[in-house]
Amino acid sequence: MRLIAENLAGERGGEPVFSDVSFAIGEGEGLVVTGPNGSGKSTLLRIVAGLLPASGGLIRLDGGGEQWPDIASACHYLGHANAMKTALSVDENLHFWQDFAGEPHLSIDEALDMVGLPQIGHLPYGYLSTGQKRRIAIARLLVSYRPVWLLDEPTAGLDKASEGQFAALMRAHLEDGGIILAATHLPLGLEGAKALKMGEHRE
Ligand SMILES: Nc1ncnc2c1ncn2[C@@H]1O[C@H](COP(=O)(O)OP(=O)(O)OP(=O)(O)O)[C@@H](O)[C@H]1O
Repeated sequence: MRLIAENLAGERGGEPVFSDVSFAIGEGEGLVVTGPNGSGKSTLLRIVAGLLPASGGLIRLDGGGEQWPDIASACHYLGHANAMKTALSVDENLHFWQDFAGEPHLSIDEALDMVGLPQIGHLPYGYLSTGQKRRIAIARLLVSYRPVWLLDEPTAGLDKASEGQFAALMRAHLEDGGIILAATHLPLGLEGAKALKMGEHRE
């Protein structure tokens, strides 16, 4: 399976943000996207996830077969927002996402263990700290199996220990044959990942 971009271009509000972005990411590979504020990292990830149309070029998943016919069905998208309901418990939120995404992988309890937050499943999500909320959003990646992880500043708000824990989860996903496309301002601990530098801030 390969995630392939060919001369991809993106725009926001009718203004071009980036153009001529090409890459190919195979199983077990990561691509780390860096660049200044406004250079289009989030726009790129949203286009790859299918949340925004590309203004030029192509993005596709090759070799996903019947199980993963397109990027939308094959990906987990972790954006800046955590996509959780504050009034629902942590368990309820993760059950919702597991039902929604299908392909159950880890149990809710196992996923909470993996992000270092056992025994908080009963709490309303809204009670959690910023870093704990991010860790629950990361647990969402584990409760359903999706081979492609699209991660937008995944470690924002995490402490050092949680950063290390998440780096280990990403490495395990790659060792499992997964694909990771991540935008970041912080080192992610993905040694050996390919790099893509987005351009300068648009005027
Ligand atoms: N909804 C929108 N309408 C118009 N312009 C937008 C919209 N969203 C983003 N932009 C513009 O698109 C450009 C790219 O934004 P984007 O969020 O992709 O950058 P980024 O590289 O992810 O930045 P950061 O490092 O700050 O997260 C910016 O100039 C931004 O102002």
